[in-house]
Amino acid sequence: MKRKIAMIQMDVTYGDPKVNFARVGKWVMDAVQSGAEIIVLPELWDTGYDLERFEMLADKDAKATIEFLSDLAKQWNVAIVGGSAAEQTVDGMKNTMLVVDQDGKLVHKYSKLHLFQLMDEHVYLTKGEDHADFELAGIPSAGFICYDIRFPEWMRKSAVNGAKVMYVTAEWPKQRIDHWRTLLQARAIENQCYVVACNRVGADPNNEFGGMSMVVDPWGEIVTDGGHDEKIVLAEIDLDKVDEIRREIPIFQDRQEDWY
Ligand SMILES: NC(=O)CCC(=O)C(=O)O
Repeated sequence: MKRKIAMIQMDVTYGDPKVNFARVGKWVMDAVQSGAEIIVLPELWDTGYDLERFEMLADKDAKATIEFLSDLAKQWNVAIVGGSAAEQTVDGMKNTMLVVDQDGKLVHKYSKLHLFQLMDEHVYLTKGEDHADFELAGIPSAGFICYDIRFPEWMRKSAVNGAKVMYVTAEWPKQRIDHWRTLLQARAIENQCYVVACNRVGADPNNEFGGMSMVVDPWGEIVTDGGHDEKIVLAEIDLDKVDEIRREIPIFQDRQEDWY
């Protein structure tokens, strides 16, 4: 089974959801016209890291954002891993991934579990309490948000649950882009799955972001990378490759669960 994926490696206008919604609408149309069946957006594509103004900017229960993504998915008959958006909940502000299928149905909602202190998330945000797993376009999948990739035990859990594709959405700064590449390759190799990772470009008042959105195959090879410019990054994934590699080196059979 093969699928064509587009990662929208976009710049995000700081603290201006209206502008960002309009731009995402246009990017999705362009990605569909390039043949994409699944589209992936970056982290906090609606507001950026404007955390001080989150209470004013964040969407209540992500309702308007879900409706927007769902309408786009239906209009273009495309599945969307909607990066993450600023969500206002009864428990506080959250950084929330939203996934809709090609019929516009919300199939997954996941609020970031590991809050990144270096960018003050622990001051302004509440961590999520969701699992990471879902099925999209017929593929067992899982979704993670940026700093999550530094927690191999969290991603391993999804691999053990059967995920064959791991989506990562990010606002990862340029200064640590080597960590980004290495961690993504490691997560793909150790879990023998595709890693589809979308990072933003551009800058906000505190950081410059590094792009390098990429698809890594289950052997750890980078299938495509987006460099540092704003663009749609296209790739094809082949799920048979996951099964082949899991047969060749059967790590999921060889795990010694009694020991860890
Ligand atoms: N937005 C994030 O979670 C950034 C994570 C990051 O930069 C890191 O080094 O980890």
